[in-house]
Amino acid sequence: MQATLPATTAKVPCTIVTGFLGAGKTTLVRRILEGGHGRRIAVIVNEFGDVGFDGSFLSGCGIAGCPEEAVVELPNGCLCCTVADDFVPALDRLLAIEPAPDHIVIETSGLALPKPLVSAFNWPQIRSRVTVDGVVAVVDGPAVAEGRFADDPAALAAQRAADETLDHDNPLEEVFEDQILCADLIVLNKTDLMTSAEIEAVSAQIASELPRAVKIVPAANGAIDARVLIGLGAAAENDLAARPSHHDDIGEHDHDDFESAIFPVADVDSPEEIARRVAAAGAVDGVLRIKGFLALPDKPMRLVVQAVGSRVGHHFDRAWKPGEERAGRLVVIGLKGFDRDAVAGALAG
Ligand SMILES: Nc1nc2c(ncn2[C@@H]2O[C@H](COP(=O)(O)OP(=O)(O)OP(=O)(O)O)[C@@H](O)[C@H]2O)c(=O)[nH]1
Repeated sequence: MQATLPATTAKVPCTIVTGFLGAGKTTLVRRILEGGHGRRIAVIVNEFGDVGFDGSFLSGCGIAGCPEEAVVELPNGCLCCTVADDFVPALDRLLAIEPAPDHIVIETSGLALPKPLVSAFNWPQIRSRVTVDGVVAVVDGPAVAEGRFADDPAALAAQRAADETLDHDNPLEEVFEDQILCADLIVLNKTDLMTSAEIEAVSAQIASELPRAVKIVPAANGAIDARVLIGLGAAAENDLAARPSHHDDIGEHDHDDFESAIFPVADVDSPEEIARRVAAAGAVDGVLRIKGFLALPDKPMRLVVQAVGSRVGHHFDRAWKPGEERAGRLVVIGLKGFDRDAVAGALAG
């Protein structure tokens, strides 16, 4: 028989799932919803861009025990910047569900800095009712193995010291580092695409950057027993000093380094054809992430398309609902100023 988690405390515990664009956060949240832990879970999804992709992918997911109202989507914003307007009302809605959720999972945008959100748990309207059970950072293992977001910090420091006139700050790298520095548990995801030597090397590299002992758990498709992820009991909001951030001195932050745009896509003949076009769009300079839903002529099913860089995945997820607009739309997230014409051209074939 499966052991269930211990009974809840008075404050509802919240797990913050952070991780760079496309690392596998939504996949991991779906795993948590699939259960095996004996808890009623509610979810808040925050997205960069407003296509509503992740919320749509989670709500009505067909998982038993996951009612549609238990997933609240907060598109087009940063949770910690919109605490009063968005986050508090979202918590109100979820905490009012009968029976009340035992646990709330918050999936942050892949460009979000987690620490300001953890700090928001000290707001009086929030602090009395919820606590941060733990910050789980999902890492795209193959991306890090390719050296995309984790330069050697010692080498970087030496470089900066050697030439102060150079601006070595790479916002992408800072976002990635802020996410792992805030974590109570790190999921090294997509290990199915890595050799065991790469898994070992990336784990060692991340461990060397962490300010404190944090477990790094390898996973493929977020397949980790939910009882490992929830119930960490970190009360992270009381522990902010242990979570250094590149943005500690600034007090506030913005998202000017990134932007998103929605591209309508006409019906395509085959998933293979759209995968080819999306891969070309993903290869455009500065493009980080592409995702959305597409329609195929004569097909009742909706095609989910996802790309992380130029690695593209697609599958049919469900039938288009009666009355639902059968329109293909892809959200593209990239560095500010990415070439929208080049992306539109690639998507048009
Ligand atoms: N091969 C492989 N693919 C994965 C794994 N985990 C997720 N993916 C795929 O990677 C893509 C991104 O996964 P998501 O779960 O949407 O990632 P995310 O972090 O929620 O993405 P954003 O919300 O855009 O930041 C999808 O196509 C997933 O199917 C994994 O462990 N292995």
